[in-house]
Amino acid sequence: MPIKSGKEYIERIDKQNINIWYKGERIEGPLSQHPAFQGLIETQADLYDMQCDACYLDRMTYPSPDTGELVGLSFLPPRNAEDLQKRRIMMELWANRHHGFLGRSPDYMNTAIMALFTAADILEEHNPQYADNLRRYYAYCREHDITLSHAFIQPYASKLSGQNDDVEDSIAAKVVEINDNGMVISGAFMMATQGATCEEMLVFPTPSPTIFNNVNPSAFAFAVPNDLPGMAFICRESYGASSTYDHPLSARYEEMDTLVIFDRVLVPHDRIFYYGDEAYAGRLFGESHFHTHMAHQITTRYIVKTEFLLGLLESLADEQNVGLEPQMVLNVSKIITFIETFKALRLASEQGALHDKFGYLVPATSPLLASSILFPKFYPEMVEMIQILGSSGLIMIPSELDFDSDTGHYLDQYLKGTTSEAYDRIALFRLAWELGASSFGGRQTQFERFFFGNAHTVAYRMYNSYEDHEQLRQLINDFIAKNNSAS
Ligand SMILES: Cc1cc2nc3c(=O)[nH]c(=O)nc-3n(C[C@H](O)[C@H](O)[C@H](O)COP(=O)(O)OP(=O)(O)OC[C@H]3O[C@@H](n4cnc5c(N)ncnc54)[C@H](O)[C@@H]3O)c2cc1C
Repeated sequence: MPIKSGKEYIERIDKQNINIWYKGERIEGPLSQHPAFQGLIETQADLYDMQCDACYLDRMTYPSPDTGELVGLSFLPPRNAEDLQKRRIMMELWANRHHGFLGRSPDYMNTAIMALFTAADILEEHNPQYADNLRRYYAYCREHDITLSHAFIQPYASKLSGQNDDVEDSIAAKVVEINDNGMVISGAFMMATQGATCEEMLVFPTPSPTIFNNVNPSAFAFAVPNDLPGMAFICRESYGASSTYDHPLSARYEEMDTLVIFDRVLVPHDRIFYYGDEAYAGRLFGESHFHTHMAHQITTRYIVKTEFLLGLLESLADEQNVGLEPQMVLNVSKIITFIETFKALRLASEQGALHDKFGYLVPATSPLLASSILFPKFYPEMVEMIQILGSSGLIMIPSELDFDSDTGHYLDQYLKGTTSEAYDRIALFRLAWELGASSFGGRQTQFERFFFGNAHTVAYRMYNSYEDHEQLRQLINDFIAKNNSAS
């Protein structure tokens, strides 16, 4: 079966000969056994197992158009309203399983490659081989259930150099050589979330405006396996942990972020999606409605995560015995309003869906971009509600080992709640701490703020895609003209 099981996922990750560095040392041995990755890999494996589970198959898979075998529904390019609805149900299943904490559950990148595939035709005029490469690569990912990450953003020094230095001196990611076997890439990418726990990486940087002649060497997109010679992954410090009592979130959802180095990496010709003409960077994103398809998945995750936060806030309020205090009712109502807003935006996007020029059904863009503007503002607000309600309880949270120790009876006695046992109460507060006051929680907040671009980029995306600017200006002109003619 082309969909893969959790076991197959782990086997493939462990088999990679990945050049990955953690705290100054190269990681040797299976990644699934390493404490920084173990919890996440088990969580991802569980997601793949869910996709294979007989009771989910009809909602998470569809027959491959090539072989008739079952492939992941997240690869399905929507042609009609039914497809769009199926996609939403599938995305809800994934998100409910991880409660919205995984930015890179498999449906995220599967949606990304699906979206790009829908616009492969535009590459025909650039180079028919590239169009073919993109179509084949999409089919390859679908038929093998490939786990993908992506690297789009470059470090500050690379961006600066791309703007200021000439081609030869620039350290921005660029093609340094083209030969019979492919193109040779050098450069760095600031962030590939789950870079190491995926099989392949989609690389699609914003081309730098370096001075160039006919061919811009910084304009390219490609996908490669993670273990090509010349690739290196440098990890940040891990927030991972093994005890799900002590670290209920990071023991499961710690998605390692990696700095990815390409040091003269040979990208085979059949993995190049475009090269040289920076116009295709914008066109591929724009004409594939990349951000819209992605935001359909993201908004679904937002809803699920916001529901989790609401449940947590209300459980904390019960523990603090303040559930019906006016401030709590205000906060809870506000989060309900967030949930209803995201649901309404998603519904509006589905009901306003239109066919693109290639015949695919694309959700309406503005409601989904609105959600991607709102959530980065709402999320820290919700986290702050949890921090304030949790107060000192977010800090004094003994560990599982403390409960097992000779001092455990003190904890049982003094840390109990009105009706709850201390062990259960602390479990709840540990969850609130992970979200509100831990390194893991801080990273989650930063992720929600930035992963879809900085606030300015996201605002321009909305501004540029909105179609009624002129019409509304005209409305004002007409209104004023009417006033003037009346006076
Ligand atoms: C946890 C996490 C995971 C991520 N995972 C991935 C990943 O897997 N793959 C990937 O490709 N990327 C990933 N990213 C990168 C993410 O896409 C970028 O952080 C985002 O696009 C912003 O880019 P930047 O970090 O370079 O910041 P910049 O764009 O350089 O912005 C820095 C600051 O300057 C401000 N700023 C920028 N322009 C202006 C302006 N014109 N006027 C005023 N202020 C401005 C921004 O708002 C921001 O506050 C991740 C980021 C985070 C935080």
